[in-house]
Amino acid sequence: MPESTAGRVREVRVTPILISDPPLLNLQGVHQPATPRTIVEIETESGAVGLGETYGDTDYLTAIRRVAPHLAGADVSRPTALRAVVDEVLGADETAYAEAGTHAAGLRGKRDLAKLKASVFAVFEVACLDAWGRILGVPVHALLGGRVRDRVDYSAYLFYKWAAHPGAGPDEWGGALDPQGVVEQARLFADRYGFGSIKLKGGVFDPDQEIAAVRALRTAFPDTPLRLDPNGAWSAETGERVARELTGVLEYLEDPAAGVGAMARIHQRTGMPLATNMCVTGFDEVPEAFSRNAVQVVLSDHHFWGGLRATLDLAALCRTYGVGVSMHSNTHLGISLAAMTHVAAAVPDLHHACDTHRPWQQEDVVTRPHAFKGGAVEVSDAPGLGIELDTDALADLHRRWSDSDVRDRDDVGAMRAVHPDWTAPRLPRW
Ligand SMILES: O=C([O-])[C@@H](O)[C@@H](O)[C@H](O)[C@@H](O)C(=O)[O-]
Ligand SMILES: [Mg+2]
Repeated sequence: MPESTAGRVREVRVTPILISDPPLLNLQGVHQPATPRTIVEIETESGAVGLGETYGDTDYLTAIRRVAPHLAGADVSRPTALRAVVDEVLGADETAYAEAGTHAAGLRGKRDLAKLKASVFAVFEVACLDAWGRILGVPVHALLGGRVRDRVDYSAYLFYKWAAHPGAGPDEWGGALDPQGVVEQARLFADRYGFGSIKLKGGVFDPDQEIAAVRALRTAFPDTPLRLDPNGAWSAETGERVARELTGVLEYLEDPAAGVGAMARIHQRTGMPLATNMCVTGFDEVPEAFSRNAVQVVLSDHHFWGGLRATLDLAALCRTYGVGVSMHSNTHLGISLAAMTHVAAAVPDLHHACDTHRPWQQEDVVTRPHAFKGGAVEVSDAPGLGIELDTDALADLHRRWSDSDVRDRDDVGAMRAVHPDWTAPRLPRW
C-alpha cells in the first residue's frame, strides 16, 4: 500500500505558558502563584493538528525544543519510531537532567536522562495520536485498544493550603491548615464535582496532625475511600506507626517513606497497601520493587512513563504481578486531562480513582474544559483527544510566560519568599 502523506508532520509548535496556581502546601514548600507548562502542536500535511501538554520547566522545555525540529517529515501514525529520534537528539549527556533534591520533580521520584527522554517522547506521542485520530476520525482510546469504560473516576485531591498567596486577595477555596479546614475543602470538592474518593497531600505537618485530618475526613465521609500522601517525608518507623494507626481507615497510603527498603518494610510489618509515584517511576525500577513487594499500587503517569502506550505496558506488567494501578497527577490543564482520560479508559484493571489537580486550575487552553460529574470525566468518542485548542487563551498564557521571569516550578523558593530560612527538608523529616 503506498504510504499516505496525510499524516506527515509539516510543523511542530512548542509554546511555553504560565498558569496560575493556588498556594498549595507540600513537603518542599508551597506552589508558586504561577507555574510553567509546555503545549505542543503537531500539524500534519493534511492540516490536522494534534495536541500535547507537559511540564514547562527549563530542562523539559529545552529538550522538547531541541527535538521538535527533527520531527518534520515524520509520520504521526508511527509514533514508536520517534523514540529513536528523541534518543539521538538528546544523546547521552546525563548532566542534562542530573541534579536531584530540591527540584519539585523530586516529588515524583528519580531524575535521570532516561526519564527525561521518556517525558519528551510522551508529549510528542500524545500529539501524534491526537493528530492521527483526527485524520482517521477515531478517538485516541480506539488507537489504544478501545475504551473499557464510559467514564473515568477521579479523586478529590485535597491540599493543606493558605487562604491566599502573599500579597494577594483570598482565593475561592479559602485556607485549610487543620482538620476542620481539610474537611471543609473536601465538602467543597464533593459538592462541586461529586468526587467519590479523597486524597490528602501530606508531609506538611507533624504526622499526628495529618492522622487527625484523615480521621476527621473519615467521620465526615464514612464510606469514601481515603488516601494520604506525604511524598516520602517519614522514616520507616514513622511510616509503620502511621500505617498501623490508619489501618482500616485508608484505601492506601502513598509514598510514606523514601526508597524500596523502607516501603517494603512498612508493608511487610503492617499489611497496609502502599501506592507510589516516587519509588517506582520507570520500568527499570520495577523488578526490585515488585520482587520485594514494596508497592501494591503503581500510580502511572503518561507524562513520565513514556506516553499512553507505555502506560498500557505498565498496566499489563502490574496485572501480571498482581500489583494495582492508578494514576498520579501534577498541576495540569485540559490537554493532559484528555490524555489521562483516554488512556485510563483503555486500562482494563483500573480499580482506584485517578488523581487530578485540574479542579485547582482556573484557566485552560481548551475551548470546552472538561466537567467532573459524579467525580468522573466522560470518555469522549470524538476524533483524537476530543478537545479543541483555545488559541487566544494559549496566546494570553504564553504572553504571561514571556512577561515573567518564572521558568521553573520552585516550591522551595516560593516558601522562602514567606519564610526566609526555609530550605528543602532533609528526608526523613519525621
Ligand atoms: O502538586 C503537588 O504539590 C504534589 O505534591 C505533586 O508535586 C506530586 O508530584 C504528586 O501529586 C504526588 O502525588 O506525589
Ligand atoms: Mg504521590
